[in-house]
Amino acid sequence: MNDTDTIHPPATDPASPIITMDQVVKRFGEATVLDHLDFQVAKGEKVTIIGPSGSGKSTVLRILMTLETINEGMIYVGGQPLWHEIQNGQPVPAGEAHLRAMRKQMGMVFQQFNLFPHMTVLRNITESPIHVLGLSKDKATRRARKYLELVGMTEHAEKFPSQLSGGQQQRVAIARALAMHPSIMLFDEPTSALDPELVGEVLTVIKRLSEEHDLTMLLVTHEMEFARQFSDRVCFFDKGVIVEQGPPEEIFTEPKVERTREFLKNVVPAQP
Ligand SMILES: Nc1ncnc2c1ncn2[C@@H]1O[C@H](COP(=O)(O)OP(=O)(O)OP(=O)(O)O)[C@@H](O)[C@H]1O
Repeated sequence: MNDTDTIHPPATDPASPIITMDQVVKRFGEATVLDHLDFQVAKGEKVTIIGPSGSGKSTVLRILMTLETINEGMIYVGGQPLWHEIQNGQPVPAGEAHLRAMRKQMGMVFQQFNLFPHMTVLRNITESPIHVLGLSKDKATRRARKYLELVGMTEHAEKFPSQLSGGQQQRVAIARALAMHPSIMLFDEPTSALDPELVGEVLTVIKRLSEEHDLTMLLVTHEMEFARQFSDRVCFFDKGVIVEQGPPEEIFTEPKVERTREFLKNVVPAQP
């Protein structure tokens, strides 16, 4: 059933999912990119999304970040409808103020870092905490330095993005997202634009975050070995639905569905 007419917000007890996608449909023109997708993520869970090119992986993250709209279905983040507001008990399309408030719960790291080129590293990180969260310059700077330390970039605070390697820029982008204190971090192929020798430093930071912080993390990646180490759950997407999901040891060693096996055969090197 498509649930746009009635609404059943999930209970807000801690055990309920922090993200619920309920029968979500996303179309670009004639193409159906998400096809009645059901997807839930528990608070604190580390979930990796894998799948062939064009299967809708990035679209899921972009919809959660409110960068793309949905055509049908309901999404709840932290128990609140993401794309809808409730009026007279009915869901209606959300206004900009609601979307802005919901967006604050999430931080996103993109393939192409997306740092502001004309700002120093420090200003890249303090900008939103000052202008969106209303922090004082001092407080935002202290917060920025804390996250720069976490990503190992303290000594680069006064540099501009063009003076940094891709791996360093991506670590700054992670610090920038964290400085907004999101409860959910979305990583969209964070290493795929990097030279191979720079991938490790970014994955190390993401791994450390996953181990030391109580964040809910969603990662789209083609780095299967990393997915194996990082994830509580791996979801294999194909043609806009989850074909198979489970703990990494299950998905990578004994996938049950033929399409998952075919995909993994082509992307995971055979074990010696
Ligand atoms: N803004 C857009 N306008 C039109 N089509 C789009 C748009 N964004 C994505 N698509 C199409 O939607 C489909 C899913 O895209 P998406 O980026 O989610 O795939 P993906 O699984 O992340 O792929 P990849 O691994 O190649 O990044 C693709 O066919 C893509 O061409």
